[in-house]
Amino acid sequence: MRSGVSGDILDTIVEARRRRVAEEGPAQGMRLPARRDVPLVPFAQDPCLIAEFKRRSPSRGAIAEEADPVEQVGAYVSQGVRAVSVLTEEGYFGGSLGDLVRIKERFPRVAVLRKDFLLSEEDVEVSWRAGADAVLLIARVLPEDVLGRMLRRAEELGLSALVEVHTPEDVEKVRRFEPLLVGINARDLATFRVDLLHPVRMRRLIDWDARVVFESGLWTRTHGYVAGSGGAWGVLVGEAVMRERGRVRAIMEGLAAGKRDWVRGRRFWSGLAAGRTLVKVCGLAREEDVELADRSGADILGFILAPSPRQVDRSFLERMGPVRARRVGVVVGEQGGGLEEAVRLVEEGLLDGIQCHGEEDPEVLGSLCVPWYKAVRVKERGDLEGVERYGAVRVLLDARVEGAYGGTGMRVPEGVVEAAGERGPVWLAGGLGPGSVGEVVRRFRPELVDASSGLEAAPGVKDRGRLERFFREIRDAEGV
Ligand SMILES: O=C(O)c1ccccc1N[C@@H]1O[C@H](COP(=O)(O)O)[C@@H](O)[C@H]1O
Repeated sequence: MRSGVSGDILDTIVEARRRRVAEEGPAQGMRLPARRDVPLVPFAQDPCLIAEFKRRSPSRGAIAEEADPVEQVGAYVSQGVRAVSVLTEEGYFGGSLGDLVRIKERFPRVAVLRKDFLLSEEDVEVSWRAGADAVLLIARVLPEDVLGRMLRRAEELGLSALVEVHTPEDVEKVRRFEPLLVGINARDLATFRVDLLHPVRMRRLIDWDARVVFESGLWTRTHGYVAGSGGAWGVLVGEAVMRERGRVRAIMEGLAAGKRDWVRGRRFWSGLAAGRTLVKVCGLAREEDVELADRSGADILGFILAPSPRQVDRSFLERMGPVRARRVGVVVGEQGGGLEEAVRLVEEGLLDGIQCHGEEDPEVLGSLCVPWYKAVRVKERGDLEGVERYGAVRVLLDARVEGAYGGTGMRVPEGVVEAAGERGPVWLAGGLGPGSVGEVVRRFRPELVDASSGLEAAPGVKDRGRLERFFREIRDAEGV
């Protein structure tokens, strides 16, 4: 996790804005009325999908350079959107305060957030005069005292403030103000990499009564679900809805389904600890092995629902006693009831999530409101191409062996693990066990390791000694 380092795009943008304000004043050349003449609308009401208007961004380049703000927001509103975010920064996002003024004039009852790199109380006042109902205050770019004054000024004017954080240091900075609205950005502005689990993990640090909005990188119904079940009150969606307006509804539905699961305590992603190697023990087919793996400290227990010497069915899951770890069903295509049956098992509470190990349709996966991740079989670096099309929160690497789907005991080539590590956190399966896992943890620092056949005395039968050595090696390697 980046720790407040300077020198990334955020610093560059802020510097540019500082210069601009110095030259043109906080209204940046716009002639605004001294007082606003549009009503103040409460921001971030339920259903809280904040749809953004932006023409381009430093991370994504041109998105919709010619888009008309009124027409675009009209499309959002017709799908039930009650709050919009308007990028008013000019140089890097192609926005203007004029866009905000036009949107607010045409849609006075829609709550409008001014998204910009605001730096002072004057910026807050200008936003209010332009018709904004809320302002974005980015914790990282504001010294604590300035942030405090801007929050106070916003409150005096009746504006909402969405205080954006990305790091634990940001949270520490804003904690004493206990802002009611907190945005957590999934995008690391140093690398532009988006990790949807980042806000889920950061959410736990917000220990005051706040409405938390997950920002960046949401495209699908599943992503809405991940946010909602990870403790988001709302989501802020930009590129996805600028490019495909019709996505609004799906993301909103996912968010609502996720929020229901959050309330019910079904929090697959949020409980997965960061900072130590997560462990999945897979191919569990005997009740005593389930108990052993759970007691040994596995984070995820895997159950093969597809044809395999380790295959189990619904009745096995029904018989199983309560466990501490998450229970994941491994599916391959339609065999053993396939994805549909696995979704039912999750909905019925017999499983907590799904490992998709076959050739699933990305559209179908992206429409699911249950926890899932994608397993991909890889032999060479090229096999990683196109993995993004799944929009998976996590991708599990397994060895590609012709004619087999998994449980092969074969290792993923090191070069492929390295290449995957350059793209994001690595979940690694394939031929792991005692004797290999320690070295893998030391060398690649995967976020999760997964083993099945390497822990067996015979197919479908786990070996206590191997399991114990497996866990010991992982913990020893982490200490190094
Ligand atoms: O284990 C199986 O029989 C299996 C069948 C179909 C799909 C996946 C399967 N197992 C998965 O394969 C990986 C790696 O296993 P191994 O450690 O190499 O034996 C693991 O994720 C299992 O879930």
